[in-house]
Amino acid sequence: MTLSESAAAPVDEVVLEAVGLTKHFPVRRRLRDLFSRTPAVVHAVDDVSFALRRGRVTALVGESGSGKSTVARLLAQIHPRTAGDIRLHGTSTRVRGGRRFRSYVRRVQLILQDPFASLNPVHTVRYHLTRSLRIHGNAGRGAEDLEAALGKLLTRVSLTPPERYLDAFPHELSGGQRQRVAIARALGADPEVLLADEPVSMLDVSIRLGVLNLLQDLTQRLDIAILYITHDIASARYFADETIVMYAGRMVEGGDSETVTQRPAHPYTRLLTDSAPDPERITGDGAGAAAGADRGQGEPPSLIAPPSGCRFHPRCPHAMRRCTTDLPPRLDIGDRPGHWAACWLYDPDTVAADAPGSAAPDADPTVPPPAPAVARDDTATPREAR
Ligand SMILES: Nc1ncnc2c1ncn2[C@@H]1O[C@H](COP(=O)(O)OP(=O)(O)OP(=O)(O)O)[C@@H](O)[C@H]1O
Repeated sequence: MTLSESAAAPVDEVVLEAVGLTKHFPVRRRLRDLFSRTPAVVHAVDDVSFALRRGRVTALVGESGSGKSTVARLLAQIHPRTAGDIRLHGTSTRVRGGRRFRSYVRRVQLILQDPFASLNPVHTVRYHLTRSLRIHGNAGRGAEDLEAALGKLLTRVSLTPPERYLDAFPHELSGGQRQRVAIARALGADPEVLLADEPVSMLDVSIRLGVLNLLQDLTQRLDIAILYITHDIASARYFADETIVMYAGRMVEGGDSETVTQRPAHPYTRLLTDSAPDPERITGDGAGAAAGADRGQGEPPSLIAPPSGCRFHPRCPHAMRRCTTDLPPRLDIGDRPGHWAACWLYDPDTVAADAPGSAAPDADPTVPPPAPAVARDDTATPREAR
């Protein structure tokens, strides 16, 4: 059993990378579609790229249906990808079961939202953890090694003394304790990456913080890279080093968590932050005039026929003609290193050619556009971030 508190590997080293990751799910055809040349697909994830680093938490934030769980399942190699690449320590990986899949899973573990569903109710904590340790070759040589490894796992997730929990069944534990067992089971593989898909959303608000603190502690002590998937952008600020925002299958904004959550640049991120009030937030648009009305409303689009151009344009109060036709690239915002948004508002030429809001669904000339980030730092010029 290793669970090593690694000292040798450099912090910030990229462990796992998504490169142009794309997933289209086929849609069952209806009779009238049979003669169509292009089969219908759900554009669940399109061109998603980011890196998970040792000892760091990256949050993937977005509304329900934005593609977050699909990204996690692609990275866990549960779904085959349609296009793009997954690189583990720089090496392209595609595994479909068998020994190579087991070896991948040993390094990249997925934690699901519902710990009750992921733990078999007829088996004890001891069974679940022993199985994980054995499958991943971390159970040691004999009964004593195994007992020590079990104790270490439970201590690692603060379920102490271990003997109190080892022979308990899942229904005898609270939701938070069950999620800790699920995390301990993932740690039984001694992984380098944890993909945590909404790990606290099914838990009582009062115990969420404890589980998030535990995950944060693991990144620091074990140098694990964590992908934290959530629809709660406020928790990303607290918990993640970096935050990436997804809308309708595409990444729309990214940067360090403090900046993305406190100075959101993309109108969609602003919509998200408005629905998760945070008294400390600096709005970045002067007096915060027309907050709410100026953020965009409506429903996410169909992913079978997603909107052309920027997928957010049908909801965006600042949409310009170009937003309806051209996909915006990642543009540097210029307020903090690494802060970008895929939004034409940050391209001075586009804004000069067409007034923000001119192609908005219910264009309201009284609603001011968001202050472009360049106004916060005159020395910076937006430029393509990739
Ligand atoms: N196996 C599948 N077959 C067809 N479509 C799918 C499949 N899995 C996901 N989708 C679709 O892909 C899109 C993205 O779903 P996904 O679950 O990744 O979003 P999400 O952001 O994780 O949402 P939630 O927070 O509700 O889980 C949705 O439109 C969903 O209906």
